[in-house]
Amino acid sequence: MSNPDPDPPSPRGAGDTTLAALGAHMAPCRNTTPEQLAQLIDAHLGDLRQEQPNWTISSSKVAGRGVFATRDIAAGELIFQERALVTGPTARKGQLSSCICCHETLPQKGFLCRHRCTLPVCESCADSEEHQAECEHFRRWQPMDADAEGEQEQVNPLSLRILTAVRVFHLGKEQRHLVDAMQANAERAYRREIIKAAQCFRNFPTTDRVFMDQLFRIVGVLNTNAFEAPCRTGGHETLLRGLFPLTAIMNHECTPNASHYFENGRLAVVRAARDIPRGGEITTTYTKILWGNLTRNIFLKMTKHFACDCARCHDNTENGTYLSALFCREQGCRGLVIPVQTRTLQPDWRCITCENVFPHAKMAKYQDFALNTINNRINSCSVQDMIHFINELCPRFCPSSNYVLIEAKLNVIWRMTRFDREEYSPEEMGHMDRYREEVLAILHKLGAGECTLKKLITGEIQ
Ligand SMILES: C[S@@+](CC[C@H](N)C(=O)[O-])C[C@H]1O[C@@H](n2cnc3c(N)ncnc32)[C@H](O)[C@@H]1O
Repeated sequence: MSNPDPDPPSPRGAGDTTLAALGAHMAPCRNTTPEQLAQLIDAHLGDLRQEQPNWTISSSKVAGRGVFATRDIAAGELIFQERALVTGPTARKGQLSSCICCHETLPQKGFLCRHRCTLPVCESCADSEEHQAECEHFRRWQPMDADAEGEQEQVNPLSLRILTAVRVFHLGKEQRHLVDAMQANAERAYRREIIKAAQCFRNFPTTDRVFMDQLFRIVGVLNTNAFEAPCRTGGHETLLRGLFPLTAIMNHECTPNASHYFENGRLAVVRAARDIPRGGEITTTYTKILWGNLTRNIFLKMTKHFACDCARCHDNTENGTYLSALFCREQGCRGLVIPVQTRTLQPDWRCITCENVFPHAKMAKYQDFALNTINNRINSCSVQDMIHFINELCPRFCPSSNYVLIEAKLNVIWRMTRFDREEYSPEEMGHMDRYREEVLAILHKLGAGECTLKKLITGEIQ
């Protein structure tokens, strides 16, 4: 393999960490069997490996490989815990102001690495071993923004996004094999992501085919498998992009039988949400559990490239929750309108009261209106104003069962219990309790069991 770095500075860490040498670790094991994958996962789990795991990895009828129960598992039981194989910044708007190593909030000025790699890193992490190898790679690629100073200094989300992939190049041999054994959806958008990142550097090794192929695959693995894991540091919360291979092997179900959550962005905890019989596939959800059928399916199609075929996706009432329902547009009728066909992204909609049918384009406009109106309020209103808006104004244009309104109620619960620690009146507390009961009733109807959302809103997990 050709060396993308003709004159690399000698690495400060252990061993040869040039990308060429690191690339040699990338074993061609893309058709890994479930057994080989299980062995790699076993090594990755380290001290978190259980003596007699209640799970195993096998071929799945749903898709590729999946995780299965080796014995009956009771609701609430721990299935496994795993540490992240690699983490990095999500590089999303609103997530750019924390250190890429310790995740502490950075100062307003002078937050880019003093070694001029252009990554946002705090004073103490700039010289850490953790940051060293990536710092050298970024500098070798010669970031365009390296000379910016003072007011000009800003985080570049495009180059920041590629950092997690760069960190994969620095993993050990077995860990690299594990990454290579994971599914990578080949999406054109991922190539665009790499091209945009490459344009942030003067010397990105774009002519090195082997390196570029590996990078494309790693970016595919990350986009197919990585989670956004919340991490709390010094009173603020950052979302990390984390690769948790075993958690990622679980296939998706819209109301899954397992729940996962993260502890400080680095540890995934997976528990049974419902009883799982021996031999049953253990599933998780890739979407928000309270999104309506259509929203979940658009999201899955766009981000994970598949159409879900689970029982919930075949039921246009969604177990009687009517999460997608909108108001009927027929004069004098205030009935609920729901999609007629399931598993299509452009269904007709029918009123369950007057039975009038509406084209998708028309109903999609009303859904977008509700979404935008409610989201604008969420982003700009106090908790008190939000409660007034939900109780008095929303019922005029949005059925109380619609997922957007449910999300607004969740937002109020969130802010009142986690973020805005001010005093609330008994009346406001009463509204929040009512919203919480409503959400719990929907989760119950969906058969969500001991899901993460239930645990979060009842304070069982923080
Ligand atoms: C994180 S991977 C899951 C593990 C994967 N089955 C494997 O063998 O590595 C996510 C990919 O699995 C597939 N997948 C997961 N759940 C699915 C489902 N319910 N229906 C169809 N495909 C699914 C899709 O291709 C999706 O992009």
